[in-house]
Amino acid sequence: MPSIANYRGIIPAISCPFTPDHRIDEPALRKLASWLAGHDGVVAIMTNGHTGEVFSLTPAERAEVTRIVADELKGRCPVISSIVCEGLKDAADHARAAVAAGAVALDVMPPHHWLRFGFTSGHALQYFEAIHQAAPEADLVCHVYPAWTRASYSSQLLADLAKLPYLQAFKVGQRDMNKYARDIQAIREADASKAILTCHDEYLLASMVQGVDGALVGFATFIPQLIIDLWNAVKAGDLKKAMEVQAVITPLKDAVYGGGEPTGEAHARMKGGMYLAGVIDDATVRPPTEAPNAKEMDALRAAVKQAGLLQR
Ligand SMILES: N[C@@H](CC=O)C(=O)O
Repeated sequence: MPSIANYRGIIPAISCPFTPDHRIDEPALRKLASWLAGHDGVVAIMTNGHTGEVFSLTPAERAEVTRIVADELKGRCPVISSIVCEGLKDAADHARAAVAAGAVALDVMPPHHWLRFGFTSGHALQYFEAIHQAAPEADLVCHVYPAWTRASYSSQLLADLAKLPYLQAFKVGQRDMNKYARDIQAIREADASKAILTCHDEYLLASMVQGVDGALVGFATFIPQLIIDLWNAVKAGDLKKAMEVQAVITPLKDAVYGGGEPTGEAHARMKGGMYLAGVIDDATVRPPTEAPNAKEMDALRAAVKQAGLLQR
């Protein structure tokens, strides 16, 4: 029995508001979580993603972010926490801490050393199994990295992962459309009940029309309603409407992602956009990530304004 009944829809990877002196801003995080969960079409919230600046948070802070969001949303919206670790024991500790903090599912990012040294399918299967053994009550979500990284999963490995009873969803970000299509097919053939969620923040419409079940993206912490509208249009097969919504999203996407992929600075720009849209009151990011410069803020302001979202 999955720990989350419905993965099909939009799952924002929540941003982590900080105070001006770089502490987790609990009231702001609660407010953001509540606002996101209040959108019809948001089916869960994910903490500790890249958008949540997980790379700047200590293990205790990661659990604290999850505790705050889960406590705020209890009974309203399930919380998934990302796990980004190196070894099996480390991952098991993080998994236990995330579940104790209130996460009911865990998004498993590949360990950093795989990016440097590569990995075998056996390593990956052991890694997922160790996390499952540490937190058997939690569903696992497989976070699929870009095809150009050394942590890219083969279609065969994705099919093997899809057969794991405790793995319920895939957050897929191959950024290679041939591999994306092949991987989706491989997962569907292995177990059609598993949810497939695009995480191509910068290719939302293009990746949504490939037969997926929704989106698990950081971009949805900023513009949840636009992404829900886009998804609803895609689900309804209304390409005209979908293209209209994407036309509003595209300037925002360019201002946030700079015509490229998500990066730490892109997440900082997203906080700048959220500030302009009145979603958060303080756009502080943790060093060494750098805040947007004046030119980037001007571009964000223009993009937020054309979307009709400008509040400041
Ligand atoms: N969606 C990204 C991470 C984001 O900020 C991914 O592809 O992993």
